[in-house]
Amino acid sequence: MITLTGVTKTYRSGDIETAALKSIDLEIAEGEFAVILGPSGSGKSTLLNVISGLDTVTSGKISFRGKELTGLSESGMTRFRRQYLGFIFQQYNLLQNLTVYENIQIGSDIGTDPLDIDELLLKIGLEKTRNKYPSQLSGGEQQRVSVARSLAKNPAVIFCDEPTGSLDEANSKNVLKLLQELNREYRKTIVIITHNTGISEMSDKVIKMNSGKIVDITINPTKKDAKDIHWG
Ligand SMILES: Nc1ncnc2c1ncn2[C@@H]1O[C@H](COP(=O)(O)OP(=O)(O)OP(=O)(O)O)[C@@H](O)[C@H]1O
Repeated sequence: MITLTGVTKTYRSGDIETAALKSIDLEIAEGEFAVILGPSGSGKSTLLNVISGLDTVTSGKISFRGKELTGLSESGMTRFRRQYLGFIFQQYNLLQNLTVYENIQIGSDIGTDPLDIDELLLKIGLEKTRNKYPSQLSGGEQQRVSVARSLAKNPAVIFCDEPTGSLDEANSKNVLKLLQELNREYRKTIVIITHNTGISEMSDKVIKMNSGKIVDITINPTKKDAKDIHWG
């Protein structure tokens, strides 16, 4: 579904060059649950940024469902992102003066084939909070709302950058369970960037990065349910 061939990214500021990605080859399959692990500075966020067109590559090619993305104009890339990609970050980024329902509605408004918001509220188990404001919810609940918001426009792929970074184990597992259900029931492709090795146990593919390179890719023969993963 997503194919990277010889992708490099070098940041330049003045005389200083940082090779953040060094000739990356990678395939993410349709419907796959993939996790990208690696120490701080290994290039995980840069990889996510170039795949999603938030940043450009220095060289190499990225294609999505056979169509080359590298080379698209900025507006072409924005259209691609809007149509196919959802994002979840460590910060929930909810709008504080909008209700839960309205926050999710922002996501569905930008989609061409959005999902039903009431159905999504049921799915995330927060139907009773539809008229509450983010400050009236726990961190875990807010993150589930941000998952629903990113899903509302019905994207093919959901990218998550440390989605459980601000949460305790119980709340993290609730968010991960939700992502697992979206993967299983809606066939969404999920790519999670994390430091948390426990998340590998529920993934199809575990991609390890170090110093701008992919150093290991493991395919899991069996996957655990989110609630059963080891929490270090
Ligand atoms: N905008 C930028 N300008 C210059 N260098 C950058 C920029 N963004 C990232 N880098 C450098 O590129 C390398 C990879 O950074 P990146 O943020 O992708 O790592 P990461 O694995 O996501 O780290 P973390 O887990 O801490 O978020 C690092 O050496 C970083 O300092």
